[in-house]
Amino acid sequence: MYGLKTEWHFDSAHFLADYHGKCENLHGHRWRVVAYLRTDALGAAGTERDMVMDFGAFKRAVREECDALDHTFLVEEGTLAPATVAALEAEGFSLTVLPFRTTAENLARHICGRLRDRGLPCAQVDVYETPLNCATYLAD
Ligand SMILES: Nc1nc2c(c(=O)[nH]1)N=C([C@H](O)[C@H](O)COP(=O)(O)OP(=O)(O)OP(=O)(O)O)CN2
Ligand SMILES: [Zn+2]
Repeated sequence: MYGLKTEWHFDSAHFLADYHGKCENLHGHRWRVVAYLRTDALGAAGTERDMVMDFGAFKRAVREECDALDHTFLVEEGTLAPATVAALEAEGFSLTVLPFRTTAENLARHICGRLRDRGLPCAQVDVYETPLNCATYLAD
């Protein structure tokens, strides 16, 4: 088994609906994202011969997925009134409405799924909400 690992980050705002404590309030994080690929077989020919995949292509894919979330307000669908969403958008704020609670666990699963949708053999994504607190998603 071979593996590759790369990381990037994004800075975004969020709040946790139904959370009883400070995280129910709007706040921000620099989410650090570490993505892992796993494969039994290395590339057979061409640029990626004897590679899991080209580091450059891997790095770009992870950065693109992080950049899609960067400097946006991550909102769990249905947790803000439509009028609030409309007002924020009318002010020019960038919102990313997601069909899940914006926990580090769910963000890790979301990013792993996005990488797999691109055809990358993503096996694991770690999302750090703070330098010391990390959630991990392990693909089946
Ligand atoms: N398992 C999880 N627990 C929590 C998550 C999460 O995604 N997964 N998220 C939060 C909140 O987003 C919160 O912002 C983080 O809380 P906390 O760790 O308390 O934040 P700080 O590190 O800033 O706390 P200090 O101890 O005040 O520095 C909560 N839990
Ligand atoms: Zn938070």
